[in-house]
Amino acid sequence: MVLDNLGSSLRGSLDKLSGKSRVSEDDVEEIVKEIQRSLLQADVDVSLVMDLSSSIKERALEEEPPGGTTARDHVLSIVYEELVGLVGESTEIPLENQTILLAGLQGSGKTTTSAKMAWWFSKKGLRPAVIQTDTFRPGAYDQAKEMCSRAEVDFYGDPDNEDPVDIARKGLEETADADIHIVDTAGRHALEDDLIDEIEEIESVVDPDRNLLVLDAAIGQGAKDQAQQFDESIGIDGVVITKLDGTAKGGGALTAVNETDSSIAFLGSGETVQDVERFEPNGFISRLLGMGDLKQLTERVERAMSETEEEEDWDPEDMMKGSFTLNDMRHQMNAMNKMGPLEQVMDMIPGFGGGIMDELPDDAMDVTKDRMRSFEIIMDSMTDKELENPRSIGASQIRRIARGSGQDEERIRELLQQHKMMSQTLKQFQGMGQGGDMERMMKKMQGGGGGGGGGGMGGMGPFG
Ligand SMILES: Nc1nc2c(ncn2[C@@H]2O[C@H](COP(=O)(O)OP(=O)(O)OP(=O)(O)O)[C@@H](O)[C@H]2O)c(=O)[nH]1
Repeated sequence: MVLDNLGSSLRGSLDKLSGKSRVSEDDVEEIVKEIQRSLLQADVDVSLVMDLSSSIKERALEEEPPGGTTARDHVLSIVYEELVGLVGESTEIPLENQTILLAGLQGSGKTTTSAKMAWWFSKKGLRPAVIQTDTFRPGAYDQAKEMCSRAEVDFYGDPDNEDPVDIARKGLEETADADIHIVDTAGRHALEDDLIDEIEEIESVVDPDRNLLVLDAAIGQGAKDQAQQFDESIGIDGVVITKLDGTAKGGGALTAVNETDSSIAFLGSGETVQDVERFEPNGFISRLLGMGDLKQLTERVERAMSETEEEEDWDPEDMMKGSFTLNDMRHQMNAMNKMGPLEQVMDMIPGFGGGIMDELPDDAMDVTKDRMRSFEIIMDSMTDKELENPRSIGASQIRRIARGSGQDEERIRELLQQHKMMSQTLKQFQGMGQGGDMERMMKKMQGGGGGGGGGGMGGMGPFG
């Protein structure tokens, strides 16, 4: 994740302000140094860093903290606002008919991004189609086709046609039924005239509503030249930053945004079609600073829940009304698995973001995943009656289940204990009205506070 270290190092210096009602110049100096160090390490352009530091310094010393605000929260909110300003607004992408052209160098992640974006649009209820015009890289056609089939979206490409412009033209005709057309183009190792010529020709045939530049997060300041040249040739409306899972950088992309006077549209953070999210400046910076991102989390939870409902014929509303069975717990675990890698999900939970994750031992997530896997194996060895009524499980049943599942008896008791905790937590939510109101549930988990909450989640998920 970009600026991964920023959250934890900043929290360290902000914590020193605890209990103070005013900040001194030295305090601000220290905080600004931390921010500068993190931003420069993440390849953010020096002049951007300097501008940001001076406004933080000025505001922290000159602005009066609103009544009742501690010095720590005051400075934190200034840093937050300034960082949100630094990353800028999200590129406007209306949910309506449109054509999007992807540009970028070889390996930046265009093909992967085209399928990811198509998947994202399809989850918004639109019908996207990917048109693959990359005739330069031999594997591009198969890769795009396979990813689109995994994303369950329309695809057009022609491995026997060597003319990308002709493919683009035919692709638009063949996929005329789609609402969204995403046109993937070829890359080159470096910016070359023939790449620019090709993309200009495609752009004139396709007449896109938006041109997005796809950039590898690790690119650094090389992004500047690329962004300039693509902008001069076709005009860049937004940037997609990919491979955020593999680097602590990403600052180069901010330079590109600055250079083209554009904004960030999407973020890619993995190799599967679901590893994509719309860029939301507030949520992004909240997550960075370890304050969670409720909006993304709510979206993911709702999507995973509705997929689980559909596939498993399960209605979470029943769970909110009646008793919480082991079957419900299993459905909930399946829904959690659908939410994506646990690390990413945890990052979005207020109080679990950045810093706390850094402090967990490296294998903490593996332990949690192993635990969830063993819970599933254990549940497979239970009878329907036991799954519906866990209270009927006594010592002799535990012995039988342990033998059947090849798991320790202790693990089974752990599972029952976890179920009991989740069931108690749920009872609290049942008093809050109808189920499905995720936002309210999340707020409750947040504990109503700004950043530190997080306490309630321990009971809700099989985190241990
Ligand atoms: N870890 C990770 N890998 C990614 C991400 N996006 C793309 N990749 C990988 O990066 C490599 C290059 O991605 P492609 O989508 O093929 O890149 P491209 O820009 O289409 O490349 P050309 O067609 O050659 O121009 C592939 O191995 C992808 O799996 C991401 O967000 N995270």
